[in-house]
Amino acid sequence: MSILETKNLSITFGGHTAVDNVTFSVPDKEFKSIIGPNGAGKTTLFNLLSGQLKPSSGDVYLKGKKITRLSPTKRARLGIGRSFQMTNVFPNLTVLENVRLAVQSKQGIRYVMHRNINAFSDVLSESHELLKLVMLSNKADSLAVNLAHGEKRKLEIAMLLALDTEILLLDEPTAGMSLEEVPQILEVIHAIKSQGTKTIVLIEHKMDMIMDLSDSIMVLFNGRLLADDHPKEIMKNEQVQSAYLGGLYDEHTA
Ligand SMILES: Nc1ncnc2c1ncn2[C@@H]1O[C@H](COP(=O)(O)OP(=O)(O)OP(=O)(O)O)[C@@H](O)[C@H]1O
Repeated sequence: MSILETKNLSITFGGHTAVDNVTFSVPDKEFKSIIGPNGAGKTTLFNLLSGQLKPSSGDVYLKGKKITRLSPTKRARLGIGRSFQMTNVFPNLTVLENVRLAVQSKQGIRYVMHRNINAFSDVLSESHELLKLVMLSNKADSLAVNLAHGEKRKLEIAMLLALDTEILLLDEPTAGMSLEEVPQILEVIHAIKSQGTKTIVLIEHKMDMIMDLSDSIMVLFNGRLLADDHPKEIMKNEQVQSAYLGGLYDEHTA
């Protein structure tokens, strides 16, 4: 069964079609990656899935139900979680406090009627578990503002996981990281995948990085869906090769 789907999804900004008639579906619990050169429309497509943008035409479906016009908050409640950017993180609170707020916000949404005296310690232990999962326990008491770049991305992932949504949209989780930081984040993503409880859609520039992780890879080019297939097929795809190897791929951001 597909959990997330789009049909003929398009958005135009002042004459430029950033996402052009994209139809795809993500089966439940699948790991799908989206690749494509700069400006291909990857982030715009994410914004359409999460509700930050509304399409010019076409629709988005969650478990077969049309959600095209729903707000990001409503979509999060229904199960679509988008990776936090540092703009959503309180810089002068500690790492642990930030994660705790995210855990509490989920509980506020879902369990407001079931408060009990153990709620606080539950929240705290869940927050510690999440920090352990993203390998950030040693920074629990650091202010978020003082984290290194890679550590900030781990905090964002912990906060996304705290919301416990069925679908995780991860926008270039390794962007701007040092070579030493990338394997750690990959390990975190592997760990989340191997729990087998989430559907994951991930945007990535570095094709080699996501070959092993992905059940399928979608290639966007000039807003259009160029291919959507198993990683091995994508590697063999001539159109993809020429898009990537024909000088159109912006190496310096890879
Ligand atoms: N709000 C906006 N207003 C006008 N143009 C926009 C807007 N958002 C995106 N675009 C344009 O849409 C196109 C797709 O941008 P988008 O950021 O989705 O690409 P991307 O594949 O995520 O690129 P990158 O890998 O560089 O992040 C670009 O040409 C961009 O300039």
